[in-house]
Amino acid sequence: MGSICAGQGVISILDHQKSRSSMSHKLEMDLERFADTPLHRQEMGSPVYFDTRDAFYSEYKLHANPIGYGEHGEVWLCNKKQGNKLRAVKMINKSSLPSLVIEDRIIYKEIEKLKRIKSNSYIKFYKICEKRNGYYVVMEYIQGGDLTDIFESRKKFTEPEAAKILFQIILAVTRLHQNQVKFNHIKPENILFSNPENLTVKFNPLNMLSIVRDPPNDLSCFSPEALQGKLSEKSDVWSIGVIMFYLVTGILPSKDSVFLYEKVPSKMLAFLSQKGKNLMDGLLMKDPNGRISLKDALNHGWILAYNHIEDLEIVG
Ligand SMILES: Nc1ncnc2c1ncn2[C@@H]1O[C@H](COP(=O)(O)OP(=O)(O)OP(=O)(O)O)[C@@H](O)[C@H]1O
Repeated sequence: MGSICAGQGVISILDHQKSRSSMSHKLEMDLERFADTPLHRQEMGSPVYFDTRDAFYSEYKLHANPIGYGEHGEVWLCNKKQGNKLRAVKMINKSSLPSLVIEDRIIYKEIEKLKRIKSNSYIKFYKICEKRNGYYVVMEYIQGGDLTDIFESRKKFTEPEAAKILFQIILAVTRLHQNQVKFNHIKPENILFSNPENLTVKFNPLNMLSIVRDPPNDLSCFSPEALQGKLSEKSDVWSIGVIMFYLVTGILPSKDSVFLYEKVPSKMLAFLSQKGKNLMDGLLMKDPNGRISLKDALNHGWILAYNHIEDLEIVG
């Protein structure tokens, strides 16, 4: 097994890849490229590096049952043996991914790209282990559940609560866009509560970018133009609009088709303040060209009414 020392990490190259010489050459080129990136330095106290399945099991102990299920695999709890720290691990089935994603090792590149973004709004990644038919992505465990879990114990959020959550979401997605990353699959399951009491949320950005099926099986937050293959940053704005709708009404649109906001009876939103309705109309404008920008959404009166500029420190 070959290894390249890079920064503080040691990169292991899987045996099975040795047999595929062109792949192996490409892999080495990729690893050389990564050697100069922050991926192999300790950032925010969380080293990330590539490893094997065996390394995963020697370093972590899996709990008995999965805690979550997705289209691409299951999420399990595990303990890092050293220090007994609780972590979550997403076990991604390679068979659920397009073959190009695997051949081009896109998951490594995308996580590396995310690591460059300085923000506490995203779940930290600790390690990616690869086996013949899957990846183990070890990440920070977020205890408070996702947005759908929260709705098991409440009907909806008040406007101040919703504005606080939405503000964090808009800010986090703005940071992604500033780093040339489109979130692309914003959905309630990817919004996790790190502190449900003060409504602090974090994103699981694993579900974004090209590792996910396009279009996804779940269309509830998918924009009309994205469904036609015209994906842009404004598609994320639409998804944020659906999340706003969900927060204030407690109703999540069907997964089977894109949300027909124009068909929502006005009496369903009669309780919403004028400013709230105005922002929702802007986020859920069907024509992406007319849709509000994230910058204007951040500065919208409804958001500003319930958030303080100091909050930028908390969520950033
Ligand atoms: N880091 C984490 N900490 C705590 N819970 C998590 C974490 N990551 C995911 N979960 C839980 O596991 C569930 C499934 O997560 P997963 O990432 O598989 O969702 P998904 O978006 O449906 O995935 P997929 O892209 O495979 O369809 C989430 O809804 C969440 O409740």
